[in-house]
Amino acid sequence: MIDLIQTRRDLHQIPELALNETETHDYLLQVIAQLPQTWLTVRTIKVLPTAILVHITGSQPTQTLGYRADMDALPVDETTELPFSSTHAGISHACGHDLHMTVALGILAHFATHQPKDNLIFFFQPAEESHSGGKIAYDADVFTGDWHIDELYGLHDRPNLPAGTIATRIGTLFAGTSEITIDFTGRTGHAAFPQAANDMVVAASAFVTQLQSIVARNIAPTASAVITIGKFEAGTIRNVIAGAAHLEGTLRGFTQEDIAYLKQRIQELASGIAKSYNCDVHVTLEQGGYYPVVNDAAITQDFITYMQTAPVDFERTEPVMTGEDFGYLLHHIPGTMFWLGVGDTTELHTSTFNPDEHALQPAVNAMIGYLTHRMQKGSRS
Ligand SMILES: CC(=O)N[C@@H](CCC[C@H](N)C(=O)O)C(=O)O
Repeated sequence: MIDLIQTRRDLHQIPELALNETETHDYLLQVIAQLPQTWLTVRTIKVLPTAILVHITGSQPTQTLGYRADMDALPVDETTELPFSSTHAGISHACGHDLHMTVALGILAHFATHQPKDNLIFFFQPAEESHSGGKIAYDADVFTGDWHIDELYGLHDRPNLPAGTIATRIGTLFAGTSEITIDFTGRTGHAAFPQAANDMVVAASAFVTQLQSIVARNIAPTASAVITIGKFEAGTIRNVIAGAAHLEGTLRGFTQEDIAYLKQRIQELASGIAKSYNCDVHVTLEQGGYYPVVNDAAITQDFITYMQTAPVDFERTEPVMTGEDFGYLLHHIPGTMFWLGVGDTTELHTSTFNPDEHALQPAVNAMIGYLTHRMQKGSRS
């Protein structure tokens, strides 16, 4: 058994950005090394050096169940003032992946001491917030041969859902996303002589404002989409007109068709802005992006039925516009993603995000119970 709260706090103190999760990787390996190794095989992979895979060999295996936990943090400067706050300046676990890893370790620790009937694979996955670590691993054929997974599970923590409550739905849970970057090039000049310059603060601001009309006027009101520009950089000083602007954002929709249409309209608006403001506008659209998270109908129905009778609080939920590269994995491997309530705190991705640790033990217990039930039930039923 591991001390869930201490483990979560240790991980919370060492947040690292996507693909740089080296300290986290070493910490996880050290915790895993302290578990009984009888049925365990630990594997690292070249394509994703900070990832860790753990295989637990079942006693009478007829299938392999997978559990994934993401490892990366965000460039958000934590302001919780918790005694175990981030020790890495400007980076924090503002999305709660420290909890995700801790729950995975809790489940892993149980099955390392109680041999499961079927095989289990734990995937500690780097790069969920960007760079799609799940896709990198899947496309590199990591889940083949002995590492093939028949069904896959994973959670995301959710503020404003009571701590320890589990929530999910059949079908689409999270949106598909795509990152966008837009660079504007005009002409710098003196603040007093705008006629001799070409101000990219004005052009980029007009573009950001017009972007919102895409969601309002090009996507059906009965569907949903989001375009958010989270980063807007321009200029150097108050009295110099900015000759360039750089925007970074993300777009979201529930279907690949809506996402493709958002991309097309963004390109069209950018061409319009380039003409009206007589500047150069370069749009970079992420190819592929994150797939919507779509929960398998049969597996998720069984998950819901189990959770409704298990000693855990369960709620059905509606889809939301968060993204998750678990969507790519679920596109290839059937399974279920679910929310874990972490109580009354500020939203995900905020500097004051402070999830309730009372969520940890119920999540571990629920998943140990569910995976055991799934093994008794047999494959694909
Ligand atoms: C759960 C969560 O917050 N996930 C992130 C995933 C980011 C997806 C991608 N890099 C993008 O921003 O388009 C989210 O922001 O929803």
